[in-house]
Amino acid sequence: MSEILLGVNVDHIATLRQARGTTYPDPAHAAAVAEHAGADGITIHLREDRRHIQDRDVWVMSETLQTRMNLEMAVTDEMLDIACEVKPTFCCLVPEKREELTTEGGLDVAGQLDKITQAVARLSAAGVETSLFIDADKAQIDAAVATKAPYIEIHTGHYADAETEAEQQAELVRLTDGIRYAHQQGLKVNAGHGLHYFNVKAIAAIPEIIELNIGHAIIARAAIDGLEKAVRDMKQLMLEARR
Ligand SMILES: CC(=O)[C@@H](O)[C@H](O)COP(=O)(O)O
Ligand SMILES: NCC(=O)COP(=O)(O)O
Repeated sequence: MSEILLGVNVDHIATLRQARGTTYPDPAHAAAVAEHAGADGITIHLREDRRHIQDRDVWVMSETLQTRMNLEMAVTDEMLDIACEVKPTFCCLVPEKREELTTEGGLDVAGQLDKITQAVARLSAAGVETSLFIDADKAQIDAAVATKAPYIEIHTGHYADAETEAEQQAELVRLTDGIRYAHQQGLKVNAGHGLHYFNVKAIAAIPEIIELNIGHAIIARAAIDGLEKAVRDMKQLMLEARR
């Protein structure tokens, strides 16, 4: 079975920094440690409200990353301008609401097809590969195909937030079916949101998934075990799931 890749999201290193307005901890430093520990890529979410990752972090990491940057952002002119200037390897278009604690669902591609298609074309012209952060929903997957985005990232938040074993199992079936369908349509499929050390293996075992983007759980574990071990342990679980 194919290898699965780990994208480490360092947003919440920046959350710790912003809590006191200090210059530390630096997400760029954390990214270097994560890469040294085996991360295949680094994900950062430049939110419109700059609650954690700052523009400076994006520019610094565009120079310092040894793997590759996956820049998450809302579909706005401001963010598209930044992405076309920074030219990350990947750009993942995500929904954003100012009042949300974290991303609450997938991007509604079907409901704004022209806008997303134009964004994908603009990013592609700048040499950036676009991923669309969507729910495992056939209509959204079909819409993603229509935009000509090469990648999607399937939102695993409902699976992660499931309150019962039965609900989580039903979500896993929905994700598995959606990911298989998307792969059959020619999309390259990543996944992420809310994954942690006790729920990741079932998702990592889905053979069509190329990469998992994981942040909060790794950074939380790093507070106890250190970032290098937190990254290594997560990668190990993912590789075990593929054996
Ligand atoms: C899109 C997604 O699921 C996350 O990568 C996103 O970064 C969550 O937002 P916060 O990092 O602000 O929690
Ligand atoms: N796109 C998902 C991501 O980058 C990390 O999400 P989380 O693990 O912080 O929930």
